[in-house]
Amino acid sequence: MTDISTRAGFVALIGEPNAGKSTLLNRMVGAKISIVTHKVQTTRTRIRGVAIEGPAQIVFVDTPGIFRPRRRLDRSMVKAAWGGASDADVIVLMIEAHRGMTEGVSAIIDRMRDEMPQGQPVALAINKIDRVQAEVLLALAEKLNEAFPFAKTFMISAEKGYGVKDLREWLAGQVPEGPWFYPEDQIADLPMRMIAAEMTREKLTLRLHEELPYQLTVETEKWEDKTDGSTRIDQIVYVMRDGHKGIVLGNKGETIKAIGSAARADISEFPGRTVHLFLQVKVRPNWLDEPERYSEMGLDFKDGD
Ligand SMILES: Nc1nc2c(ncn2[C@@H]2O[C@H](COP(=O)(O)OP(=O)(O)OP(=O)(O)O)[C@@H](O)[C@H]2O)c(=O)[nH]1
Repeated sequence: MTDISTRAGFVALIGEPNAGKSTLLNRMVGAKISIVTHKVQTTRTRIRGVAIEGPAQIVFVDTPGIFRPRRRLDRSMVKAAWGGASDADVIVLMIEAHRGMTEGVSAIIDRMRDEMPQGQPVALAINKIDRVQAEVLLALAEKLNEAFPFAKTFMISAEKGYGVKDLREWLAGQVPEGPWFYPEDQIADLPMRMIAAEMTREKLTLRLHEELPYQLTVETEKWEDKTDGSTRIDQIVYVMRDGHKGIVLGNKGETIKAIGSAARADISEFPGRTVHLFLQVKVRPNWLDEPERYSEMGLDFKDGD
């Protein structure tokens, strides 16, 4: 028994598209769990990874890039992003050093001031400091801190790893005392499952973004390393409506087949084994609005948890 009490909580990373959220997450959790992409607006609110720092378990909620809504669809994504942020115990606003206080950043700050009455601590993470001079950085930090009462400011480079440890340690101290959400052995194989789900989702998005933008989610149900050196992976593609199912399947199942083989090719690079990927499409309405925070994490809570 140890008398150090454990801590656990949710941290929402918010920021404009391309701020570097995925890159930071990859560093924080020590494994490549979400696909860093140059394409914008590919992420949605969900659990991206779990970091352990001393007695603390930090569960990162990644959010879609928060940006000014242009189309109706974008608005629902923004809503989802704020949903994730307001549920979190701690918020980290990530901005790009070389872009500074953009219109988008000001808009996020305005909304944080107006719409987040819970009073969670908000940290400012100025990212990509490798791209600017120190004086520029200090002036920017000052300006942002005048605009919003940040609990703390971090100057980081997610890509190079500068300042990331400090941020993680600070977060560990901010999350509330309490039992861990995930047993340690479940975290170990989490990244691979998540990478695999993310890869399939990416293929789906690439292929179907016009018909079904942001309306699907992928979970890895089963991951079985077989003794013959191959790996069987079962994933479920969740869609929101019955009608969407047909779109994902395609005529005679050819769409899902094409997506499956593209995803399989990417996924097999990771374990370095032959991968057999099985995709199933299911309808799960309203996953965007599900009230329970745990249900859409793509993580399994075993019976009794
Ligand atoms: N120079 C520099 N580039 C960085 C740094 N961190 C991230 N990047 C780059 O910025 C780009 C965007 O990074 P992502 O991590 O995909 O950004 P994101 O915020 O997750 O983007 P969305 O998923 O679109 O919201 C990538 O090309 C990264 O390599 C950094 O510290 N320095």
